[in-house]
Amino acid sequence: MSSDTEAPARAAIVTLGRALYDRGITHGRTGNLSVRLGDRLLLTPTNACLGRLDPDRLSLVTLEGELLGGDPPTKELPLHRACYRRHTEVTAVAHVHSTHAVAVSCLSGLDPAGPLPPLTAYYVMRVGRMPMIGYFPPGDPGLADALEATDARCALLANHGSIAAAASLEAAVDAVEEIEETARLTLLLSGRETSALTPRQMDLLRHR
Ligand SMILES: O=C(CO)COP(=O)(O)O
Ligand SMILES: [Zn+2]
Repeated sequence: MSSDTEAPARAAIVTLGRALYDRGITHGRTGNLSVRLGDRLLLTPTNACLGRLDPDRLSLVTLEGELLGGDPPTKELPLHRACYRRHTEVTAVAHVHSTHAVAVSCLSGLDPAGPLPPLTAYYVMRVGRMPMIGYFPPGDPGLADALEATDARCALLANHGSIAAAASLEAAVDAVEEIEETARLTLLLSGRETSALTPRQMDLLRHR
């Protein structure tokens, strides 16, 4: 893949990583981003702070995960690779530890098929269906296997965070932000009578 697409992808990872970090969507040295460039993946390095990424030190790997350049990749490389294997149309993946999404992911008794209610149109439009994946330690290959077994592009990871795969890095970042906002609304509304969108209202949003 030519540097025509690689340089903008490096810049987008740095800019969106900083935006996520500055707004508290992921903290410390948590979360990771990736972009697929043809037959290679560009990822954030392991133990990197998303707020302070160096474009020249991002990890470039083959689709099989072999390091071609930059620092060693995120330990969630298997999770990112699972997204690209499962969804061939996907070109970017965002994973974050946003506070309210993590809080919801720690609740017991959640519906594994849909741990968050479809409260708003933007949740339905940007996230759509989002199952819950059981707990695995960060970087555990079992997490990637469990994700690959679902056909959803987004997932809530128990006691951990969220992940979204999309057709662009902007869309993947939009999705993890919507997951965070809907988790926040869900917690704000807990204990109150709430109306989520109906199946018919959700159907009407399908092509927006
Ligand atoms: O979010 C993380 C693990 O789940 C952060 O790990 P990395 O620093 O290896 O990307
Ligand atoms: Zn994580």
